[in-house]
Amino acid sequence: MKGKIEAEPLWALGAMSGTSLDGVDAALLQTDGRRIFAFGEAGYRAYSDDERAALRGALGCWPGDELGKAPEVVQRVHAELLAEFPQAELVGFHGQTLAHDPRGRGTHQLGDGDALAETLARDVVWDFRSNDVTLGGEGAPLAPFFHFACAKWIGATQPIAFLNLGGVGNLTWVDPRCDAPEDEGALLAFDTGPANAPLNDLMAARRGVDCDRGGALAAQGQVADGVLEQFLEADYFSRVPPKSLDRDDFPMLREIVSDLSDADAAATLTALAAVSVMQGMAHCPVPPERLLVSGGGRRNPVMMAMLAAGLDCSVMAVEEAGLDGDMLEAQAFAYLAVRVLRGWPTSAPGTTGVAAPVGGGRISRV
Ligand SMILES: Nc1ncnc2c1ncn2[C@@H]1O[C@H](COP(=O)(O)OP(=O)(O)OP(=O)(O)O)[C@@H](O)[C@H]1O
Ligand SMILES: CC(=O)N[C@H]1[C@@H]2OC[C@@H](O2)[C@@H](O)[C@@H]1O[C@H](C)C(=O)O
Repeated sequence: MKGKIEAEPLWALGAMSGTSLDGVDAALLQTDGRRIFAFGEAGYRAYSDDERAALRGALGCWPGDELGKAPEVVQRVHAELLAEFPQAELVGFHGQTLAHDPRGRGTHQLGDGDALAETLARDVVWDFRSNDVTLGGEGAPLAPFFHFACAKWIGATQPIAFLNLGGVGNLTWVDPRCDAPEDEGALLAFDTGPANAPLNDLMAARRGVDCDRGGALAAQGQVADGVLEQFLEADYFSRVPPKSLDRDDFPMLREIVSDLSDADAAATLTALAAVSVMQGMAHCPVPPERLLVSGGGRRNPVMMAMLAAGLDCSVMAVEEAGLDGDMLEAQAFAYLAVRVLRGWPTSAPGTTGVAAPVGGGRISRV
C-alpha cells in the first residue's frame, strides 16, 4: 500500500531563474516522477532593471561573498510568483546560479529553500546540483531526465534531441526505446556553448536593450571571417561529454567582437551559438531524428536559420511537438522535485558524468 501511495502523481510546481537573467519561470506539472500525467498552468515574472542589475552584480560570487541585494531579489520574486499557485503540492526551487565550477569550487545557486517553504507553507525541494558535483559529476545539465519523460509523452519511437537555447545552450540526446532515464544508453547530455548570454551582454553594452529581439540586428550584419574557427579551438569543444559551463566561461568573446560593428558583432555571436550546437551534435551516439528547440533562442529566427542550415536533421521549436518551450526548464524542476521526494536518481553517467545514477536535492518540509 505504501508503495502505491508513493507512486501516486502529484501536482508539483517548478521554478527556474535562468542564466540569461530575464526573469523567473514557474510551471505546474502532474507527475509521479516517472511519467508526465498532465501539464498545468504556468507563469513568468520578469526582473526589473534594478533587480537584474543586482543579480548581474552577484554573478561569480560564492557563499560568504558580498552578494548585495541579490539574495533578497531572488527570494522575493520567487515568493511572489509562486504564491500564485496555491494548488501546488510540492515546489521544485532551482534558484539563480551565481557560479558553476564543478571541477573546482563547486556550484552555487542562490535561494533559500527553508525560507521559501515557510513563506509558501509547502514542502520545497532545492539545491539540486550540489550532490552530483560532490560525487564527481558536472552538476548540469539536469533537465535531461525530464527530456526523457517528454520524449515518451510525445510518443517518440526513435532517438531525438532537445536543445535549450537559454543564456547557455544545452543538448540532450534521448533514446526513447529505453525504459527509464537512468538506463545505460538512454541519454547523452551536455552544455553546447554560450547561447544568448554573450549576445544579451553585447546588446546591453552597445544598445542599452536586453536582447537582439527577433534577431533584427544580427540579420543586418555579416559573420566575421575566421572567428568561428578560432572560437571552436577552445578546449571545451574537443572535450568528450558530459560537460557543463558557467554563464561567463568565454570571456574572450568580448574581445573577439570588440572591433566589429554592432550588427556584425551580433551576427557573429549568433553564429557562435549555432556552430557550438553543430559541433555538439557530432557527439550524439546516432543522429537524432529531429532537434526540438526550447528557450528564448528559438524566437530568434537568425539563430534558428543558422542551425537549420548547418544540421542534417530537422530543426523545430518544441511547440511543434506539443510542448511549451518557455516552460520546459521550470517543468523539469517540478519533475525532478518529485524524483527527489521519492529518493530516485536525477542524473546519470550520460547526463553529468557521475559514476552511477545519483539523486540530490534538499527537502525543506513545512
Ligand atoms: N523574441 C526574441 N528574439 C530574440 N531573442 C529572444 C527572444 N525572446 C527571448 N530571447 C532570448 O532568450 C533569452 C531568454 O531565454 P531563456 O529564458 O530560455 O533563458 P534562461 O532560462 O534564462 O537561460 P538558461 O537556460 O541558460 O538558464 C533572452 O534573454 C533573449 O536573449
Ligand atoms: C549551472 C547551471 O545553472 N546551468 C544551467 C545553465 O543554463 C542552461 C545550461 O547552463 C544548463 O546546464 C543548466 O540549466 C538547465 C536547466 C539544466 O540543468 O538542464
